[in-house]
Amino acid sequence: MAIMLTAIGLMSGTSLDGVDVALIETDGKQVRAFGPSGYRAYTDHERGLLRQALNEAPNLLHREARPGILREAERIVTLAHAEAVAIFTSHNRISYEDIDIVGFHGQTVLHRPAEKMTVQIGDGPALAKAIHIPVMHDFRAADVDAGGQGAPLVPVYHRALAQSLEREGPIVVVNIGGVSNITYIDGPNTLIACDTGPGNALLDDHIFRTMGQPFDCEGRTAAQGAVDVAWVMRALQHPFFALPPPKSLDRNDFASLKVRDMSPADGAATLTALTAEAIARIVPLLPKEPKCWIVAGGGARNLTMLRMLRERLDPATVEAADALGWSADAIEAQAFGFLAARGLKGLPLSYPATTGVPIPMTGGVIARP
Ligand SMILES: Nc1ncnc2c1ncn2[C@@H]1O[C@H](COP(=O)(O)OP(=O)(O)OP(=O)(O)O)[C@@H](O)[C@H]1O
Ligand SMILES: CC(=O)N[C@H]1[C@@H]2OC[C@@H](O2)[C@@H](O)[C@@H]1O[C@H](C)C(=O)O
Repeated sequence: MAIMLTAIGLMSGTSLDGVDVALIETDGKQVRAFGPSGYRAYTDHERGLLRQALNEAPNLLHREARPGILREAERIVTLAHAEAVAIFTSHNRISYEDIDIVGFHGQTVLHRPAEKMTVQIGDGPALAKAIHIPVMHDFRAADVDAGGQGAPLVPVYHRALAQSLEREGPIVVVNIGGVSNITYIDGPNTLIACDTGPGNALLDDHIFRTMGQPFDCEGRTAAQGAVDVAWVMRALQHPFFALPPPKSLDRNDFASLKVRDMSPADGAATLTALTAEAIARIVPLLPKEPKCWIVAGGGARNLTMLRMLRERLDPATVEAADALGWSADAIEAQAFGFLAARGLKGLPLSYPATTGVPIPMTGGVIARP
């Protein structure tokens, strides 16, 4: 019997909303138990700092450099994660001695795999010292160094979850966060993955600009609007959408797509349709047509998004992850706990068909308190 580890995963995603925390028990291959999950929102001040860091990161010449605002942003990210762990462990009465490893993704501020640049801010050694637990961090660097995309990394976790699912394959798990990514699973030996295009980031920005709200709650605004089909078709002419997997994106790769002259509702409907259509466009690039789709990430709460996906993926089934007993919100944090356990055991985090890395690749850097 492989040694079980108790792992906490920490994820700060492209939406810049906050830190997701989750506990799992795993041997790095299977999940024995799901523990509690939690969330520590960024304050407006912290989020403002992160936005500035995202704007400055494209000027970085070295991935370790932290000039200007990036140093302060990294400090704030590390503190927010330390606080997230402290609140989570005290709220759930968990002692730090009971945790074997923490998987700390950090905050991506730049992702340009072709230039071997992927930068997640967050200080692993400082976090390990603050929480008195070993921390695995810098998960994407080894993959990118070896010529991979460095993302997505959650596919090995999706595969572990799918093992116990009674669904006819091929199965696709689609994560709709700021950016969308898919994992295609067909039996034990086929795992393919990639980013598909925008998730909620463009929609969030549009809703914030036109309505002053952080996101389109349950897709209610989009439900009242009309899709500008010609706009969606034009946007989909971007060469990224025709590329086969593996492929990955930076949060701001599609930031130039604007729906400025549309009403709030029409803009929301159009951007929601773009995300759904971009996800559906991956189907002809996969070996077989998927039979079953599982939707995770915050986008799984957007009912207009789910409807638009169902319309485009029919006759395949489309289910929200929560409906299967998975946690749409905690899945990425769980995944980084799982990846930390795999990293500790030297198991691969990525494969040629998930990130384009030449050979299966382990990763993560360990920092001890
Ligand atoms: N109730 C809701 N209704 C509609 N959309 C929602 C709801 N709750 C969250 N979302 C959407 O989900 C987003 C957050 O998703 P998630 O936490 O999966 O993103 P992330 O992890 O930051 O991103 P990524 O996976 O790209 O790193 C929000 O910005 C919002 O657009
Ligand atoms: C570079 C980076 O941080 N990419 C994120 C982002 O958010 C979603 C998508 O783009 C995915 O590729 C990845 O995150 C998930 C957790 C992953 O690596 O699987």
